[in-house]
Amino acid sequence: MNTLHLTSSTCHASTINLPGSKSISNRTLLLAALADNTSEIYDVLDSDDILHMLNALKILGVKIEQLPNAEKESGLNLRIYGCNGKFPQQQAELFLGNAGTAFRPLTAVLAILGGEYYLHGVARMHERPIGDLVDALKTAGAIIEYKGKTGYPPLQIYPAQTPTNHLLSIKGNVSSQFLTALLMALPLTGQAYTIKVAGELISKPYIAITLKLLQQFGVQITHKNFQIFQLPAGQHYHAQEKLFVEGDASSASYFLAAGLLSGQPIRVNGIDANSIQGDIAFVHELEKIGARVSWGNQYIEISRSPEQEILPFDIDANHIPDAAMTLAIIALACKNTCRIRNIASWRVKETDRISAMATELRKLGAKIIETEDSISITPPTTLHSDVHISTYDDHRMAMCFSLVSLLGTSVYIDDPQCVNKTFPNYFKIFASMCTPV
Ligand SMILES: O=C(O)C1=C[C@@H](OP(=O)(O)O)[C@@H](O)[C@H](O)C1
Ligand SMILES: C=C(OP(=O)(O)O)C(=O)O
Repeated sequence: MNTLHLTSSTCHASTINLPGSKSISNRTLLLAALADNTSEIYDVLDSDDILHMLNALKILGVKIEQLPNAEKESGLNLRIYGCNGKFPQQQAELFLGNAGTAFRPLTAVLAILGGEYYLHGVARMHERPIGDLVDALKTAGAIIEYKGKTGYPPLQIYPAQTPTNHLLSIKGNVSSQFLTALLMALPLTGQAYTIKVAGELISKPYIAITLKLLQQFGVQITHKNFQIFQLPAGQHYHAQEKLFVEGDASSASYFLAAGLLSGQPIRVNGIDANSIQGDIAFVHELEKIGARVSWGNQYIEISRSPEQEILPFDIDANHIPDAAMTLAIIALACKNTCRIRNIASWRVKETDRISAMATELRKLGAKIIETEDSISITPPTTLHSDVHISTYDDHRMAMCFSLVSLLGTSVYIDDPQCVNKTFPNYFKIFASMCTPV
């Protein structure tokens, strides 16, 4: 296995150009593919999760052209010829890796549109639940068979029956991507729907992203307190002449954390206070625990004054499940126990992230208390050095633990290329802001 040695380092003042948002890229590509005309999308993230969506759309018969790109390091610029709500290819096998933002929305769209489709992914994708979404789609007339374990991919989709039920219920406590998938698929029927969320809805800011992008493509959906959603009849997706994808706020978290940990000003270009991504709230959490924040037009900069300690925290991170992993590493720089709560969804993502985080933090000497939906981290007086960190094929484990090298110790990151899921250039960019000490 490949291993990356990160020597003990500090940061110098740096400016980082963020890659495009994964959540916005995959939603936008699917909506543009379903729209009534041609759209041009700029600064699309160039990573595995997006390539899975792009390959799937191409297999489904959508014409996609790559436009020239002025800067070598930036994302993809694409022209997408919308298929006006009906994919040309009515039979296909789609491999979607471990991309939740491709698997869940494509399941709903294909089940609603009709055709025969086999959807599968990597082994871990076949352990990530999808039963709540399938159940909701079945009440809307979809015909879906589990080809492995009940409630999990792979899935075989058959042409749907004419829906009779226009009131759907979806559970919200496992993944918000199920509701996102319904919200993206149901407008394709042209009919009115009411969707009720059963129980708690987690990761709400991702639903806000979905609603904003639907609106941008011409579909209006109203909601009451993220519990009841109303889709009026007779809507369809309108192409967007030119749309720019924001920088990824979750990917920004590693650099912003580096600014807090090192004290040096680290600026991320590509997002600002107007971002539609919920992970922007991570910046507010950093501010509460000692970061100096400067918000600009298309950038955020974080530093810390030398006399300011990093303060221990106890936060409900349900609204920022991805960026919250970065907080688990920041906890190692605090003098007291820190707790991250209401994060049960960590257990069904790229790996069981609560368990993986606990195991790897313990290797560094931290005392950990793990519950079903929280993690408490008590840092050691001195971190163990030269520890080999396992990354569980989880891009965020690799990116998070790179920050340990800014805490006065060197660290080995196993299988660093797992960052390809969302950020293939991560380690190159991380190295560019570090100076060994
Ligand atoms: O809709 C999205 O773009 C996402 C929703 C979140 O998942 P959950 O809703 O499963 O928490 C998040 O963790 C994931 O990285 C992206
Ligand atoms: C949970 C994640 O991915 P996915 O979109 O596959 O759910 C993530 O990127 O942290």
